[in-house]
Amino acid sequence: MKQCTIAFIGGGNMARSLIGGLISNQFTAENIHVSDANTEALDNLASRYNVKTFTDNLAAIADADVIILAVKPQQLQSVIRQIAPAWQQDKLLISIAAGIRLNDISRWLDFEGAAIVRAMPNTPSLVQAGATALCANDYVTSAQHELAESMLRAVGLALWISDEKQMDAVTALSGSGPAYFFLVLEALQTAGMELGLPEETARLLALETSFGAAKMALESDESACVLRQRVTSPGGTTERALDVFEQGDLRGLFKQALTAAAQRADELAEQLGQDYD
Ligand SMILES: NC(=O)C1=CN([C@@H]2O[C@H](COP(=O)(O)OP(=O)(O)OC[C@H]3O[C@@H](n4cnc5c(N)ncnc54)[C@H](OP(=O)(O)O)[C@@H]3O)[C@@H](O)[C@H]2O)C=CC1
Ligand SMILES: O=C(O)[C@@H]1CCC=N1
Repeated sequence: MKQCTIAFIGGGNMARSLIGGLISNQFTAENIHVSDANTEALDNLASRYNVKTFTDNLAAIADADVIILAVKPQQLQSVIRQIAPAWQQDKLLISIAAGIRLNDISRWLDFEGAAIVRAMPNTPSLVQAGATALCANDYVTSAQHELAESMLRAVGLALWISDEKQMDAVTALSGSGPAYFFLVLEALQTAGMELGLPEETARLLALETSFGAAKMALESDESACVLRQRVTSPGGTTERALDVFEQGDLRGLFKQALTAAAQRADELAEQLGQDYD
């Protein structure tokens, strides 16, 4: 990846995952600036990753090529308005905030021709197993497209979407998605323990099973449906368990959950910004 200077505004959970993943993938720490209101978060990042830290957002972005906005959606407008007077044509702005749309970001930045990308990464970026979707406004050059993609590809899968409206679905699926799998892990471990397994045994079996299933699905030409059927012997144990999931409408629950997450992203955009033009 071309070494540019990246400034993160907001050094919380998601920024930490991206920074950790970039540094593990040979990105130079001194080319990473992080600015945050919380000095404890900054000290942790500096001692762990040796990145340059700032409490002044304008100082953090001064000589940065790419600025990644990693503050909560509710803080996005004030941060953008704060950095707007220092904006320069050759900088690339990447927002990872849930919901908030390119048009609103552009309006708040108020800089003719500003190159802006919306990205929705997820926390497994920390271990280079992230999944990110990106969309760009019309001012993003092909070099900036490549730069944004290569940065996010350094921490996992990076996919472009052409219709920004799909970003809320992406947020519901892969942005929030790691939490769903962590919930499943917790539930598997607890159920295993309730069936008599020691805690550590249940934890390890749940973890390796999840990892194995994902790795197998990734490496296989077969669909998840076919792979599931291969585990399910007629009249066997899996069939009984899957019947319980189907009776409890697990698929319907996932649909409701993702719909609720996507609606929340849309709500955030409505509350904090404006509608699509
Ligand atoms: N967490 C995740 O899995 C994902 C999150 N996102 C998006 O990433 C963004 C950040 O989320 P997350 O990392 O979880 O949130 P965090 O709250 O963990 O991180 C945000 C950080 O920004 C700091 N901050 C607040 N105001 C300012 C400011 N004016 N200038 C600089 N820093 C400031 C906060 O400090 P303080 O705590 O003191 O307010 C906090 O440390 C959100 O918009 C979210 O939608 C996207 C994909 C996945
Ligand atoms: O929960 C949230 O709002 C953020 C966005 C996607 C994951 N975390």
